[in-house]
Amino acid sequence: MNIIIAKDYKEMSQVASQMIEDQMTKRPDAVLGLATGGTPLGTYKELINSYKEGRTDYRLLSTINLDEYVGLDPEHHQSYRYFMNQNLFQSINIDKKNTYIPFGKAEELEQECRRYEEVIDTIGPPDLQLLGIGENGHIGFNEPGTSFDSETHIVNLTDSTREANARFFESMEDVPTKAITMGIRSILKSRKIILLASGDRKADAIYQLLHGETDEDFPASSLKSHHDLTLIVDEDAYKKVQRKG
Ligand SMILES: O=P(O)(O)OC[C@H]1O[C@](O)(CO)[C@@H](O)[C@@H]1O
Repeated sequence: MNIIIAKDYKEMSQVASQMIEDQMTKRPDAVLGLATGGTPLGTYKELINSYKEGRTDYRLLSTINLDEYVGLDPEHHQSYRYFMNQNLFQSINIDKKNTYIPFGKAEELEQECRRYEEVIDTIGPPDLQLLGIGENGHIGFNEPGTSFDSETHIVNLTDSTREANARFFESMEDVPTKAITMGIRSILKSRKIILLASGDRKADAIYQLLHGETDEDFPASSLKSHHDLTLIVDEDAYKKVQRKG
């Protein structure tokens, strides 16, 4: 595992975006695994800037996102499809048909999960997968207790995850109770994984990732078995590790 400690959120975002640019330089038709949430937003801003400055070209790129809420259609402002369009895709020259996100309004959800796993196996696996981490160690929407053998599946969101995401919705009742997510095994198929963490809120999770057991109760610990994992954390997210050694 490589660990990069960035001064702050901005530097974390710049380092991550540079690694993505390096990947695209090596392989312009790369497949990127992308994440939503607040953490990668700065990285997406850096990627948009590099596109505007002519340093990146996304025409041949494909992207595969980790997850989507069940029941929200792609135009819903809190859907992850909408999030990705607003925060990245509409500002770069990517071909939208090469951007993959689970369809949260699918009538047959189990079938949608199987279709998505096939996408991962045929379009992907990602050359580089970007991940955030939940305060309870979730990755994608894989909550504590998820099997490390899981592939794309439907999850019941925990109250803590719904509460953490309620800030994006008008009220807690509007936060969906289910999501479709790539499983742990699906995520581990990626050739390279970058996990981002910023801020005090993530300090306990980063400490547990580095010093805790590998255990299904802490989904991010599954990443420790991956052969090419880089953590990019800012000083606030890393401070418990530094304090306790
Ligand atoms: O980046 P944030 O907003 O702290 O979220 C952390 C994680 O939680 C999720 O938003 C899901 O709740 C993930 O997509 C993300 O990686």
